[in-house]
Amino acid sequence: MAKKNTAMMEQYQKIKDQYPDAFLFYRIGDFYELFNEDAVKGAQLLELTLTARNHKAENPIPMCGVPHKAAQGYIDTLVDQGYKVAICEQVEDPKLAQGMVKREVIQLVTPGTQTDNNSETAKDNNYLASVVYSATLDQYGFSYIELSTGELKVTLLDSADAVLNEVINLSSKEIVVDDSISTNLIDNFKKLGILISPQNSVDEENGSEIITNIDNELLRLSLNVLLSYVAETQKRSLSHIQPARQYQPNSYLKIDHNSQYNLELLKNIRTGKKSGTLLWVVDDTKTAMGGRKLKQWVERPLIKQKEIEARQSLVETLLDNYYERNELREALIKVYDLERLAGRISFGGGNARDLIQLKSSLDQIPKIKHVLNQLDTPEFQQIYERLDDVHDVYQLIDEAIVEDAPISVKDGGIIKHGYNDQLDKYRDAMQNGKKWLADLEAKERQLTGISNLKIGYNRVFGYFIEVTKGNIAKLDDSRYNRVQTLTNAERFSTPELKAKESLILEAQEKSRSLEYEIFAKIREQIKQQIPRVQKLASGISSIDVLQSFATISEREQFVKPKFNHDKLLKLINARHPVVEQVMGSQKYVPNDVLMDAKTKILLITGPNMSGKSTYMRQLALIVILAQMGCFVPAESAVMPIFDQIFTRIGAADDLISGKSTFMVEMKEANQAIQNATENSLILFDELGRGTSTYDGVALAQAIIEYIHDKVHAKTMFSTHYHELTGLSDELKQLKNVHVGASEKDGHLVFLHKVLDGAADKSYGINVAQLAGLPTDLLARAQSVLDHFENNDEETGKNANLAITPESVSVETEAAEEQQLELFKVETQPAEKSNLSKKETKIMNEIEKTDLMSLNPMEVMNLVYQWKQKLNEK
Ligand SMILES: Nc1ncnc2c1ncn2[C@@H]1O[C@H](COP(=O)(O)OP(=O)(O)OP(=O)(O)O)[C@@H](O)[C@H]1O
Repeated sequence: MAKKNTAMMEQYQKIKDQYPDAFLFYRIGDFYELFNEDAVKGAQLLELTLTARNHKAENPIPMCGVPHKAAQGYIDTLVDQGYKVAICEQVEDPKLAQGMVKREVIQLVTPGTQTDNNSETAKDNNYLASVVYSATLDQYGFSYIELSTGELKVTLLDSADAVLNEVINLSSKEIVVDDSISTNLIDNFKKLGILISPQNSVDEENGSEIITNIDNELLRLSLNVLLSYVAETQKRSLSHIQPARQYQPNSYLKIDHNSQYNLELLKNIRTGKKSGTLLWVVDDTKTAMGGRKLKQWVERPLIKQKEIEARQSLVETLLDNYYERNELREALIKVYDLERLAGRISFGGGNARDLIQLKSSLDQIPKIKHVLNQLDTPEFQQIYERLDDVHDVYQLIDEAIVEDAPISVKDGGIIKHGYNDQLDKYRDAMQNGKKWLADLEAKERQLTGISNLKIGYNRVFGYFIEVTKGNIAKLDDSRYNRVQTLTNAERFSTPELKAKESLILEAQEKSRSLEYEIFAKIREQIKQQIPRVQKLASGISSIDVLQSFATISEREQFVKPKFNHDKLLKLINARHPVVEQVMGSQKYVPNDVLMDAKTKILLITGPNMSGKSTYMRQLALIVILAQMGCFVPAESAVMPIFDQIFTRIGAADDLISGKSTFMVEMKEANQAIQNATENSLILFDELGRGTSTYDGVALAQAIIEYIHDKVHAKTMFSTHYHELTGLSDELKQLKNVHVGASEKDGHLVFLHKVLDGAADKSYGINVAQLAGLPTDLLARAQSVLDHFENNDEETGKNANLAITPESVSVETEAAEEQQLELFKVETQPAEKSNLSKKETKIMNEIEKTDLMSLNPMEVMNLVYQWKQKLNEK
């Protein structure tokens, strides 16, 4: 026994040495076993019991195992946590093996190559990326593959930052690199939690036929590295991989990863989930592949007007044709994940149920085509004509495969009666044999007079006649050969039964293997047609996304935006699609965005919490929606097409470097002003607040001037620095707007309405009051504020920011009065001041009046009333 163990452990070690960075799942009988360090760590991660092999020996070998039937869940758990799993199978029949059973790793499952996804992740893509660098060209060749769908893309990138952006945008969990990649870039990947898989040997044969259309050497190298890794890890047919397609990151609206993160396009910052994101708002797709395509469209909005308008026009037709759209949606619900089915069938792992799913999906295509044909526009006619329903594959499956096929492909019960003559003959033989057995049972009962005599079957003894112990005496011994003795019964065979048995078993065996043969042939035939299925899948997923846009646009009352080349941005009553959803459309206050060709910068002031960031984010989301081809949440929308969006919104730290907020702010500001063009959109939310007031104001002003004079991008800049509002005198392309708020009975009321001009004050202390800070603390803040403001008036703006307790104490009493009035704690009599009661009252009224919300006539009336009051005796 010990010897066998040693031989086995030797074999184990040999294999393990080839996969040092993976958990080796080593197949023994019905289990996958893990040994040594794999076992110790695996037991912990998978919550398995750690045992030991040879536990009596001096150095027992740690071991744990999982049943092979339940292995998938365990493999997924490890891979989801960023580990690799090498699956090592017995590759010969143990019964026939001489010596150790031969074992080989048949697949290396890694985070980027995992394809058995459960339904929760069906709408996610899993991209395995690869990058190589050419020092001569100072360029990167970057490619990625989605193994379950066969999508393969490649591009050239100019900087390490651009590579990081792509990897983050794709949410890749794993990247294949060769030794041209610097440790710096590798470290950055690691910080993002991405698994690095080095691949330094390249076999150009791998997938050479799918990269024939790519002639750039760096691109080919990147693809070769990627495909060599895929070939080495997957060790199975990859015939479904689609020919590589070169893409240009700059043929899309560029949204860098921080902006994508901050704008919550795909993931909610707080929860990391889809809920509360732009994707969440526009996703009413009915198929998993539609869901994945939608995600790609959100990540990559278009920049060519023609392409955007082509999508818009399809959405409009679908929106206008309610019944057809509904029919389409009903058909789409019944379409399974064609892309992943195609992947499974190509991998050679597809079973009969996959084929049935493929068939019932294909069954929907004529219905979908019928609807498209009814949508009588040239665009839909074109789609209708181009959509190949792959009917031959449908027919083949329909003729051959039974509807309720089992999961196993080797146990028969898959092929329909009438499909293959030979198979039908075997099946008849089996059927006859079974009838013969039933007859035999009846005959034997009669002959022996034993009414509970029965004929049974087991794997070891084959068919047998079973008689309970009490009835044994009734048997004529000479006819029966005893084969097995049980506690209560004896089992016998007869030469006649043996002869029939071999006929039945032979027919059964032949039937099974013939069924498998036929099935494999059909699968192979379908495999040849996979590119057509993939093309169909792509068409269907686009239709699904477009119907989702139409459905959402109708439900949420979105309108079709119009594009112009005159840099005119005019959104009337626009809404933030996510905030509106969350708070309910009745409560949301719509706002206009008005920037003509000459307005480059909107300087937004207003109290905290009034809605400045919401207003800015709203614009970014509307731009993205519009350029995806979707309609937008507004009453009307006229807009230019933007080439890039830059944002500095929210307090999110840098995903990679963990730099301080201010550093990140400045880096992002720099990114924007260096790379933005006059066609870009820049959103800066309170830029400069991360440093001292003077520095902050100075930098903010300089950045605004720089954008105004040199960059010319459309820019929204929100700020609490009221000093900046004076810039509109100098900078002709800058316009002040503010988010309105007013005080009512000493309380702050947010209007959430964006109005022309600068805000009159900050209301910071009022917001603090709303947040529930203690009253005496608020009183103190008010007195400090008053001191600042008085100082400003006496000695010029912000002259003395250094405050000492002494310097404020002089003012405290008078200031307290003012604040107490503000917060409605009326304990101090107003007579203490030099003003009369009447005058104080009028003063308070003046203070509370929100000039911005009144028209000139109303102001006149008020002044008239005050004068009247003053003159009253
Ligand atoms: N147009 C709107 N209609 C209704 N509610 C809104 C609107 N805009 C914003 N809000 C509400 O006001 C809250 C604060 O908005 P937001 O964060 O945009 O304010 P802010 O002015 O940027 O604040 P701060 O200056 O403190 O960053 C939002 O969470 C939302 O609930």
